[in-house]
Amino acid sequence: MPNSMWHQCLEVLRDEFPAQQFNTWLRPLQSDLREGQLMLFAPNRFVMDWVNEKYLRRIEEVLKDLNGGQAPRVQMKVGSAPRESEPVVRSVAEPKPASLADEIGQRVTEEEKSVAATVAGSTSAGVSRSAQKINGERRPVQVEGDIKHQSFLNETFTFETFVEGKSNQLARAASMQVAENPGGAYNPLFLYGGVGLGKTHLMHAIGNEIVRRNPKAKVAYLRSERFVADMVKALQLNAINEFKRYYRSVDALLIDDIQFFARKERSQEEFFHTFNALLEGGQQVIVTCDRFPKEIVDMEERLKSRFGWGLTVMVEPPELETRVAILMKKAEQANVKLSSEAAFFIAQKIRSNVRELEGALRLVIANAHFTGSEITPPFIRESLKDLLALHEKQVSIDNIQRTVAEYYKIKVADLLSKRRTRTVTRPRQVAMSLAKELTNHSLPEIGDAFGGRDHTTVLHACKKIVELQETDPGIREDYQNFMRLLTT
Ligand SMILES: Nc1ncnc2c1ncn2[C@@H]1O[C@H](COP(=O)(O)OP(=O)(O)OP(=O)(O)O)[C@@H](O)[C@H]1O
Repeated sequence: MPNSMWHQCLEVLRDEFPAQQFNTWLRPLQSDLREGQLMLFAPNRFVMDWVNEKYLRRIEEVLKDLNGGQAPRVQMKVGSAPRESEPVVRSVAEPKPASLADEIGQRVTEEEKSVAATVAGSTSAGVSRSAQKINGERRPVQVEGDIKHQSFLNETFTFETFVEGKSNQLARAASMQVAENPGGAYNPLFLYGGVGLGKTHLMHAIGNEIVRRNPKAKVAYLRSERFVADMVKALQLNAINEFKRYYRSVDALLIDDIQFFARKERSQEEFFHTFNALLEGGQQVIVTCDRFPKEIVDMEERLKSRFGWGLTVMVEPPELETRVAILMKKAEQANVKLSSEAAFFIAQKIRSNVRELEGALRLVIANAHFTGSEITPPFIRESLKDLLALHEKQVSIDNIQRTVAEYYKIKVADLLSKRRTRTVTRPRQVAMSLAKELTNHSLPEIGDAFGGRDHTTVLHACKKIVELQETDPGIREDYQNFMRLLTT
């Protein structure tokens, strides 16, 4: 049985199980084939027990099919597969000594220097976004020497203020477990999903809960840009050891939006060592990202594979009922009476993400406050008229599918089917890519709209079409035609 059998098996399972289940339980498994026995390695006992109970039978069936009807022996273990080809991971030792000039000059990329300059300054858009995010935050964790570790927890982001729904149930449960038992079974905890869906909220909720249970706990929260900026500054000030000491001394390290580490090689290396040190010390690491670890581009493989050692959970866009519940909760927090009819009306109109939902509610409340009006559906329509006009102008996935099918003379049903012939796959990829570019839908939503495909398939389609537009004039022309047809 060739070793790639496990990958083929994963491909089959990917189509059978919902993306969240697949990514949480099956994708992190590593395989090792020895003497006809397939050993599956799970990142922790929890995942191993769960897979054993829920998926092992199906895994064995699929492997049997793929192996010409012969059932291989499958065993499970906690750990990671031995990798002959991969260099032995350096332990938590400090990175090899280098002169300061060497460290700054050679290993810190231009990108890192520019992040450092931007975060240190205060005028860029990036900074205003972080400034917005830390609005209302308190509880600085520690200020040490020349390097100010600006680690704040937002007190309002707690489990109590987080509304649970189908879309975030697993992420919330895992976060709760981590808060109750930091450094335990789910280490690291990797939360991922689209913008404004509550990843940061959950991360702070964990931090706040850890501190509530143990007021002496040292919890450091920071956006990844801050880590980059601190590191560059530490190198410039010849204080890298202090930097290392600080980040390795915390009980829980919370790094938000890790995707910004892309191309920041020195930061990745530094984080890798910090990460290992914390994991070995039984300290908790929590990371958020806008995508699944393996899909982060320009990130070292060894770091991506570490992210999968604990538990990786997706936060999905909330469905209608959860959006309504979130609005009711936010209104209650603002001491505003919001009827369920009004909440329902807003939730039906604003579907993209929770941040936008909150923004819409804020606008409605402000208008009601200034005009002294009651919040009714007609009042909401008037208050949100510009925002709604923008949403209505947006192209729908349906529309894209119809236009693409008509253009290529195929059926919409073909686009949604499992057929993989060239005449269907290329138009399907074009349509997915257009849906990503022209609508506000998340990758999982687009995947769902194309016959329940995984979000990674959508991502692959988008990348492929970008690539083809460079190399294939036919596709470039088609794409331009679609943009014209759909947007004018
Ligand atoms: N389930 C929820 N219940 C209550 N509030 C929520 C929920 N989900 C998101 N929010 C609110 O939505 C806003 C945006 O959430 P948050 O900043 O956590 O998103 P994010 O996923 O980290 O986005 P980004 O990737 O852009 O950083 C916050 O004000 C947060 O409180």
